[in-house]
Amino acid sequence: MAKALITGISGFVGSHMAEFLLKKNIEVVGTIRHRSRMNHIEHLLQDIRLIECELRDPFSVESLIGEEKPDYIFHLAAQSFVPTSWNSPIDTIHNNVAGQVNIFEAVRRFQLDTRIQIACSSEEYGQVEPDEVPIREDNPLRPLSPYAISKMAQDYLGYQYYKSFGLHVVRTRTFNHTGPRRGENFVTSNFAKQIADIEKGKRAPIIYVGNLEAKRDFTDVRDVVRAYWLALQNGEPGECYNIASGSCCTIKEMLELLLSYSNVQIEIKEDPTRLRPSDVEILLGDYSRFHQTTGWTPEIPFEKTMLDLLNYWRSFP
Ligand SMILES: Nc1nc2c(ncn2[C@@H]2O[C@H](COP(=O)(O)OP(=O)(O)O[C@H]3O[C@H](CO)[C@@H](O)[C@H](O)[C@@H]3O)[C@@H](O)[C@H]2O)c(=O)[nH]1
Repeated sequence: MAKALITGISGFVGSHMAEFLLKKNIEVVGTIRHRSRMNHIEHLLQDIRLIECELRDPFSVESLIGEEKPDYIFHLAAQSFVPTSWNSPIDTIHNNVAGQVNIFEAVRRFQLDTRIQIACSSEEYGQVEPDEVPIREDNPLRPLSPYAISKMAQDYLGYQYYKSFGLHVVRTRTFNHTGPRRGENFVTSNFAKQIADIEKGKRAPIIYVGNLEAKRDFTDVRDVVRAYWLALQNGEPGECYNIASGSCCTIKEMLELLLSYSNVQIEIKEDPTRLRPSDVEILLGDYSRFHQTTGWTPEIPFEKTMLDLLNYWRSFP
């Protein structure tokens, strides 16, 4: 039985990745930190093994990798919320970069042929010119946040460890993704939760928003974890791949879709604290390289993803 290690297994993508791998009969081991919340993986606890590991600590990571010797690593643990990276840039950079270097160093030290997927991001493209969409992998990277810088560093470290040491690293540059269990800070979940709370009478019928003009390319998380699996089956080591839907909408259009699922009358109000020092205007991905290599295409329509997300928040008391 093949063994997969998922870093950040208790997170949004990690929990969906675990579900996907279990269905494929893969043994699943995951890292958590002592203060990780377990609500996303409670239903899986019989079937997975959890190991407490601080990824920033090279010694913990070395003993984890040395003991487990996984066939696959899905490296999903990260500080993934863009605004947090402005409040505390060094924490984001340290967390995201050091954690990954420690994994690479441990795999190298034990001379494992582990296949490693690393979660890079479309945020790396940053400032995109109108004639550059849909964005291909060879587009210049013009990062607009410390988070984007941390992901560029992860991305290029993946390239470098492949070139220098032959590590089997596949770099997935994932565009926005959402679905049930998405953290409530992120825009899709934040709006869906506000609407669900209004429906329950828990708050006044006003939805607070930030920049509604930004355009984003959303893929369902369940399509994304299937892409990560295929990346390690058929992806070229050292290569980077866009994971995207190939279409985008404004945040306003996404909000209108959510509101169309609700019967309550809701006022929209801008909350200035939700605006960012610089916001990426448009992310629209060309995923043809990944499609040609793996045959992957997204399957779940955006309308279903957003309805599932709203129903997820409606399911809480
Ligand atoms: N979070 C949030 N964003 C808002 C809001 N109102 C408008 N927005 C806008 O909605 C867009 C999406 O914001 P997020 O959901 O926070 O995601 P992101 O910054 O695009 O980053 C996500 O996608 C990246 C891939 O492109 C991921 O790498 C990253 O981890 C994250 O999932 C941004 O343009 C943001 O300004 C709000 O109330 N809250």
